[in-house]
Amino acid sequence: MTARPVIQASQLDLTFVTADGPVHALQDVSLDVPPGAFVSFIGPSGCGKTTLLRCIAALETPTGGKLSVNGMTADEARRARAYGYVFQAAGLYPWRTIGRNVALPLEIMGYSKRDQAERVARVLELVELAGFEQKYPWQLSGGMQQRASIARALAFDADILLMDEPFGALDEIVRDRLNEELLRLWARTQKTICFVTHSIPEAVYLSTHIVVMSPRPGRITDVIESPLPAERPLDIRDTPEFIEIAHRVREGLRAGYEE
Ligand SMILES: Nc1ncnc2c1ncn2[C@@H]1O[C@H](COP(=O)(O)OP(=O)(O)OP(=O)(O)O)[C@@H](O)[C@H]1O
Repeated sequence: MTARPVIQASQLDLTFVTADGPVHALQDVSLDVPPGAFVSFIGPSGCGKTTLLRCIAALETPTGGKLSVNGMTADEARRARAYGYVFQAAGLYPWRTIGRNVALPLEIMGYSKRDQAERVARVLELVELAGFEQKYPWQLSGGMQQRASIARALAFDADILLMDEPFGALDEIVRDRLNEELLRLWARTQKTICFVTHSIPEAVYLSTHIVVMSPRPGRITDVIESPLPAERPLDIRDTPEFIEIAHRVREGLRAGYEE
């Protein structure tokens, strides 16, 4: 028996109403995300990746179709704190220490000081930032700031992590290291991760499932289940299996353009 999908989208459609007329951002998007999957969304700029993630997070409301998150509506899931969200920019408050930034959602949710301290210590350890609790964001590198923002999304221990191009602004070496760390974190926590990226190697390296999207209106052109093993050293990127999946992603992206 296959486990019940954590996220289930069926024929989602979303049209934004703007002053310049309607913008058809998503069309007929159907997808099942199984528990514990690492799903990447890849596609050209403006194809609706962020919009789809924002629908899952109940930050946008689809104009058609059905969406369930943890068996609830997206809105119920948001209120039940079913997910943590990591944005493109780290978005840390400069006047708060790293520890206080990570504690912020816990503070808002009314956790006791003791619970806050325990959780902050645990998630900072998970993202390899133990010892940086008292530092301010400006004292950390860009990669470390992004790790702190991942820690903040992990603070209340949601089963789902939604990540919108979290490493897009980082240089390649730092990005490689964070990719490795994210895989380790995913293996340790067994969370379900939805990850938006522009990078084919990043999508192939990280994912159990790669969702290829077409230009506007955003549709799913291919869902590739990765045959790569869970244990992935960075040099797996040089193997024929990896190159073959990357090739299929590229073909899917190209097909989307040519339709
Ligand atoms: N609030 C909004 N109002 C009107 N149009 C919007 C809104 N949000 C997004 N769009 C439009 O919807 C389309 C999809 O945008 P979205 O940000 O989801 O794309 P994306 O694939 O994430 O792009 P990128 O890779 O550049 O971040 C774009 O044409 C965008 O201009």
